[in-house]
Amino acid sequence: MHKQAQVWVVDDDSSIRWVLERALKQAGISNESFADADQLLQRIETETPDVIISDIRMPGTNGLQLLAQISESHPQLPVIITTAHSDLDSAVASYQKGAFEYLPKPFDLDEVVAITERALAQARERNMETPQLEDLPGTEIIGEAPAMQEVFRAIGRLAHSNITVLINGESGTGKELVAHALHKHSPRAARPFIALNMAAIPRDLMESELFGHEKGAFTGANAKRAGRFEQADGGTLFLDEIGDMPAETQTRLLRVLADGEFYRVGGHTPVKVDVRIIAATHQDLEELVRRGEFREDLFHRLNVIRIHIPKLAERREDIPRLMQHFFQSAADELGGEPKVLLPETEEFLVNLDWPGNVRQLENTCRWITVMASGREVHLTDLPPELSRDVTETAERSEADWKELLQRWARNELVQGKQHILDQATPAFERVMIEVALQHSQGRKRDAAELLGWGRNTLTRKMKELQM
Ligand SMILES: Nc1ncnc2c1ncn2[C@@H]1O[C@H](COP(=O)(O)OP(=O)(O)OP(=O)(O)O)[C@@H](O)[C@H]1O
Repeated sequence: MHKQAQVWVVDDDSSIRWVLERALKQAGISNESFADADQLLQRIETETPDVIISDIRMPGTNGLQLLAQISESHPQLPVIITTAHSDLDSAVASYQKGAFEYLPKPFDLDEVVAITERALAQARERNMETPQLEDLPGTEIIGEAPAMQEVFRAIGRLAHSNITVLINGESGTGKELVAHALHKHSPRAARPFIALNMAAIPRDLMESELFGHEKGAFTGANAKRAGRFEQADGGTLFLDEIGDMPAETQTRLLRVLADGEFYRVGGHTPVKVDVRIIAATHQDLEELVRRGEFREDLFHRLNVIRIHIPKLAERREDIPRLMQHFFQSAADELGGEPKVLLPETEEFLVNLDWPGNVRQLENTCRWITVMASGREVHLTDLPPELSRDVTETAERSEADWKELLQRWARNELVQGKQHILDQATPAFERVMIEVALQHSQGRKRDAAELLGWGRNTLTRKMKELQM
């Protein structure tokens, strides 16, 4: 008789175990949960589940170690890895160690159930490949935002392949970083990664840059020179701003991709190479194809797998960590302690538009490291082109709060209330005092000064307001 499928959940967080148990049960999937991996490892000596869902960080054996052991002892058993501390390394490591799927928390329960069902289906078919066990050097790409987690998952999934990838994203979003990570996590990692920006090379030098040239091929070609394709042999060639590639180079590139060989400029013997292409662009290539500016056949060759990198304004939650990271590297490079942002400075920076994306943020952190005098960064320490926005934001927020206050007051009066200042004034003073105290880090004398009161007035007011 066919026994009912069993899912085992491991998580040290009892509330997560609880929601998972309920969600799986509601979906008709019988399950059992464990508070740590060691209990599970003990049980699995005598019994085998159909699927395991495991957290990464747990006391005792962690999720990745568990995954490694299970892959050895039960190579057919799908393991779904979940984690709240999601970074590229854990995503890639999970797939490398053979995880069935990697899910950053907070997860969508419907998604967990759907993935579990897929894993169960696959477990039934028992046709999983034996996972490979290997460790990888870390790549620091910061990204807790959901959209970046998608990017990490894509890198993890592609880790074993040599497939052509097209990366889309505005300038400065980290396309080259992602391309490099794809290379570092590929079977070509030990071979060269060569990056070339189409927008930065003069048109008439592009062919020789890509394919090299023979001695005497053109004026100034005094010696034979290998092009980027030859340099990248066995490895990866990253073609940035592919949308800027001139038509004739597109034609040549297409031929190289089809034949795996090319001629150096002025050369007559074909050169054979084995190169993985990763292309990137900030442009809409489909639109370029429609306008006849990009070859459709080349587009299809490049557009096998597409990774979209969101602009920085779409992942503001990552800004504080990115800035910390850039302050740290600026300090390592330039000496001294890394700068620290005051809360209001951080809030201001998190809410800017960042049209230059991560690169602009990085440059801003370097500028601040060099120019700000103290360790703590005040709003007034920001580069002038950013602080212009400070004044605008201040004006806007003043208009905002006055309008809200008006709305509140009208509403109170409409409801027939009287003496409305008795409620408004203390609320107003309380807000002002709280902000001033936060700003002065709790020092009352400084807070009084910021408010324009004497120290005794502040003490009296705080007593009256029972603060
Ligand atoms: N998520 C990230 N974590 C850490 N550093 C990042 C991240 N994204 C980008 N950077 C850094 O920001 C800078 C710009 O990134 P990168 O050069 O990869 O962008 P790009 O999209 O290729 O830009 P362009 O299209 O203008 O060449 C680099 O110094 C890179 O290291």
